[in-house]
Amino acid sequence: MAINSIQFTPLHRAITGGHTETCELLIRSGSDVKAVDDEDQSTALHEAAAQGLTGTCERLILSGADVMAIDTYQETPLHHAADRGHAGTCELLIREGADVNAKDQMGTTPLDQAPDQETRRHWKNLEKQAKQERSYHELLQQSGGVKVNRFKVFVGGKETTGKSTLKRSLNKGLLSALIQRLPGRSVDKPHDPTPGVDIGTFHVPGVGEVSVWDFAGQSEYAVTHSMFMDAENTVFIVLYSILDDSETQEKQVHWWLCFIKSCNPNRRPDVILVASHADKVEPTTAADHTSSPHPLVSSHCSDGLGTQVTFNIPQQVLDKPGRRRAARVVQAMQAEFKDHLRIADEVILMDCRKTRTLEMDKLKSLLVRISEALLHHQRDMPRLSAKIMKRLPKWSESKTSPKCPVMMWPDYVSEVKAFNRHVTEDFLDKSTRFLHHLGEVLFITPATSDHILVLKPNWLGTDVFGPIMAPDNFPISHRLRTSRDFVTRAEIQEVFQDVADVDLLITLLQEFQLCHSYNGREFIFPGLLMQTMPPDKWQLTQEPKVVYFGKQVQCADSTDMFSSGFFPRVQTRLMRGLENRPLLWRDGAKCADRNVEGLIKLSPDGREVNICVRSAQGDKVQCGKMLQQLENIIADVLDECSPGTGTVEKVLSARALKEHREEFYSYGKKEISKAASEGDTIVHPTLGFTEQVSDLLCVVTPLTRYRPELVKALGRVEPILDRLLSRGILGDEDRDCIRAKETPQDKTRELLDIVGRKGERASRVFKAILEQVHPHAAEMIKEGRLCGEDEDPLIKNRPQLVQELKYVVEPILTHLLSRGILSDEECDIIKANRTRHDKARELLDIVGRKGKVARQVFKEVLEEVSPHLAEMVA
Ligand SMILES: Nc1nc2c(ncn2[C@@H]2O[C@H](COP(=O)(O)OP(=O)(O)OP(=O)(O)O)[C@@H](O)[C@H]2O)c(=O)[nH]1
Repeated sequence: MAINSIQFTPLHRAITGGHTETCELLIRSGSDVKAVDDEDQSTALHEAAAQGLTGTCERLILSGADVMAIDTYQETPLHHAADRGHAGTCELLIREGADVNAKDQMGTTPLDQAPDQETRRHWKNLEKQAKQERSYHELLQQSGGVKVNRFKVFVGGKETTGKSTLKRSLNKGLLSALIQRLPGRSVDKPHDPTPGVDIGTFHVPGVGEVSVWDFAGQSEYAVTHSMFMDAENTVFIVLYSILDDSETQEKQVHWWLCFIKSCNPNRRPDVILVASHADKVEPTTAADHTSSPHPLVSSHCSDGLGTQVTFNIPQQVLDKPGRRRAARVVQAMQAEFKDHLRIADEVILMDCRKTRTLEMDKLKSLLVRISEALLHHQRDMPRLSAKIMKRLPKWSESKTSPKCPVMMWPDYVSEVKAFNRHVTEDFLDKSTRFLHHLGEVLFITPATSDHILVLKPNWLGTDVFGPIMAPDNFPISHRLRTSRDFVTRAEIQEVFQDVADVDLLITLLQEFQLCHSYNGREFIFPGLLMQTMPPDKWQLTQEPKVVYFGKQVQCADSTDMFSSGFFPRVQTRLMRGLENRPLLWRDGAKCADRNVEGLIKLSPDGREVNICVRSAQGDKVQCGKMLQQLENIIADVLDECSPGTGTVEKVLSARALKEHREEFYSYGKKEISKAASEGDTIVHPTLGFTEQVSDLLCVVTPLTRYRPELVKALGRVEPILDRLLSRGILGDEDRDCIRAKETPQDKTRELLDIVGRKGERASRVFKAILEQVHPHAAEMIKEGRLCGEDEDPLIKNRPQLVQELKYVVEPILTHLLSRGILSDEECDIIKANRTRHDKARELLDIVGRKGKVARQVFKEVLEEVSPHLAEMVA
């Protein structure tokens, strides 16, 4: 491979020069696509990703380029594309297997470089999908696949709508139907609420073998539903009672449809709407009753075993009262969810207690039709997964304790090895994950202990989550259910006395993020909290320097919702992730860290989360960090339990926050960028007041941090303006706005504001231009040198120090931590910076502020780690 004088391969040069045709030629003529340049070991794919050449990246990958190649800084091609904001290239690389969590030398991941939370969520979703696909194909390739007909029916709907009754009736055959028809036979059953999710696989006459999942209607249990609701080869039946008024019916059905959508991001599930209690509708009062004479008509149906049964069905049944209302529900929901769910046209209105009715037949034939279509497209199951699935019932009977169908990884491995001696743990891991994906088992992989396999998801849903969430069962029911109400280990033991291993249960509850413990003895279950946040918990402050910032995450449209497990999980994450213990309420959380307070509040309709931070000392940098941390937690939890929920990010009005208004007021991103391009002010559409855009955005960049110094140093802005125009960063309007300002200082302020608002790329180009036209000012924002501080070696030598320190921040932190100069928290703050340079800068800032002793120890540490740097800080 020819390496030219400046150490790049011809392929690198063709890409850097944007010569895609030459590039194609080189690839075709056999250039080594994996060759690295001598300068920083980057591959051609790194270069193409950095330039955003998606087509070239694709070509290189097809020719064998490694998407996970790392350069000297351990950056992958995805780091390069993400850093420069090339969205299309990032998506391609992720689909091709790039790791969004790969850490470069300084711990920065591509995900850290995503421009906003929506992109972060999108990338994570893409990666998850791509991983599943790759793993599936790997399994098929290695062990082959088999056809396994697995068809599931999930039944959802509000409490007492008849879900369990329908499940029972589906299960019954001809004999039950005949018994039901005997005079004096009651079909009524007392209501026995389903705790959690009740799963059973049985033969449905007329349909075949079906696994039916009955989801409890009570809201307490819905907290855990999202864990089970993402499913392949599944049809969802949503029940509602025809006795309810239209508004209630539509509201309830709508809730369940949003829930189904939120859990199934990459498919358009089949849904059947069923109205129950048809027998209770009053014919005379129903507006839609058809009053024609009703001759008897014959109907035939099969009992699933081939027997034809004939029923005489009065015409009036076909024109049943309530049918028109039921039809309206179907139509309204079809119209609203047309892009997300396949809602069947059939209007089904039935008495769920009856086994053999025309409506039941209609439902069954619909199930058959949908199942045939699903099974037709069903993918083969990897052979090992199929073999394991076949053995699950036997194992849960003979290999686990009767009340706890759970296997630990080593036992599971040895059972599998008993029939497949050569299986590797990695292969078994993937095969098991596939079964987890199908909902056949629950595969839990705790960070600090063995993997756990729940052989019967039913058990977890009904026997564990049910009693935990049931208000009457659980011992804390007599308490106030505030965030101070915890449950002790002994109390959990009491509820689950039959289950031998309570520690295992607690591990499972923690793994599913249902609870958190600070001491291992007392457990807080956010899903059990009853009290809403009192207004006095977030009070006005009279501090003159106080600053407020906030974000809002809203459901994107009426088909979106945050699934019921979302907020309790956010709260569990807050308890786990924050340094100081947060205060929790059913609809809110409050936290504090250093000189910043944070608040997360769910709106009363549960469709938006507001996140705000404030600092009485005006510490914007810490506000920014806390805001980011809280936003990340929310985005991560959304990914886990509401991956199909579309969201919109908004910015909260800082002035409304400062005034402590009862409601939250926000601005859309578009409004903000429009206002920003037209000047720095924005008028709130409902409140009517004006505020500065720069007061709303908690973005701390060198341009804002060193604004006064830059305004002093820059002088004439014209040469910079020209270059920014020619690079497309500024438009004519921006230029006119800047020129319209009277003084050179105001012109500079305007310029800095406009560039700052235009995002990272604009700031980068601005810095590059500054290096050409005003090297002194460029140095200032690059390395943070401030006027009048030239005597301090940490400032005087800051540019070189940052350049060199950036490679050794980690070992220096370890030394400074062990010698008590830095705390864990300070190390985390330094590590939380996005780029290597920023980490080095933060380190210098913190050490610089700590005084003589800290500087002396810093110098000693440098002598060990990098002696020539030590001279620079002397
Ligand atoms: N008359 C009549 N009663 C019904 C019908 N469907 C259900 N029921 C009765 O309504 C009550 C509640 O039914 P369930 O099937 O337990 O309700 P569910 O939807 O499973 O309720 P949860 O488990 O609490 O979510 C029972 O007493 C049933 O016998 C129906 O279509 N007609």
